Amino acid sequence: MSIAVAKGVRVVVGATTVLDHTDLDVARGEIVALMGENGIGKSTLIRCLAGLQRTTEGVILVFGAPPSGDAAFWRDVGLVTDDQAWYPWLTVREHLELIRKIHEPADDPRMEPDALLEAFGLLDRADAAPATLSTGQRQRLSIASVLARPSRLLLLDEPEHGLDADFRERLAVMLGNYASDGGTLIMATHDRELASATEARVIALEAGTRA
Ligand SMILES: Nc1ncnc2c1ncn2[C@@H]1O[C@H](COP(=O)(O)OP(=O)(O)OP(=O)(O)O)[C@@H](O)[C@H]1O
Repeated sequence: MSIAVAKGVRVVVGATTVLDHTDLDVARGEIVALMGENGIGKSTLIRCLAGLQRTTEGVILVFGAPPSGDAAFWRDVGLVTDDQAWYPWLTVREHLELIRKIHEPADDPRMEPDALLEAFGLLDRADAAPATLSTGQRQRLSIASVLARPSRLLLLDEPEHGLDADFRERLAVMLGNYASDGGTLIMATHDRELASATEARVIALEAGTRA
């Protein structure tokens, strides 16, 4: 079954045609890397799949229906972009505990806050406020936060943003595990090594993409 489909998608923003005749069909358990030059429309396609960007023409289907944007949709979908919002009064650990609390019992011990802090190299920043983290540490927390709850589809916009080479290798393993556990992952990325380490199906976006 297709988890995410784009058919004949055209997005016009102002005077710019951002996407044109873009097609995509992603099956359950796939990892897809959307690649291509700056401004080609990778983030826009991710936003379309998340229901955050309206298409001018064409159809987007996620789990067989247009992305609804309601809570039930977001229960199944994890989105990571570079504009994550954090509660200023909660620490790094408390963010993960809050997510865990809502979704307990944990389906998987890897979702527990301590396991995530360890896996994401954030143990020594566990009591810090997210705003005081470095760019890469905040990116780690963003990704840890989507992996702290069950989901069926991850939409990641440049997950490598700010991450050092060692951690990108660890991330590739975690994303691979997500997919081998039955999750589906679509990421916009410039990182060829991440795409190759996750054995992603690479879709090179260009004007009029069919994949
Ligand atoms: N809100 C907006 N208003 C005007 N133009 C926009 C808007 N959002 C995106 N665009 C334009 O759409 C095009 C595609 O942008 P997008 O961010 O999707 O590209 P990208 O492939 O993700 O680029 P990058 O690799 O730089 O992240 C760009 O030309 C951008 O200027």
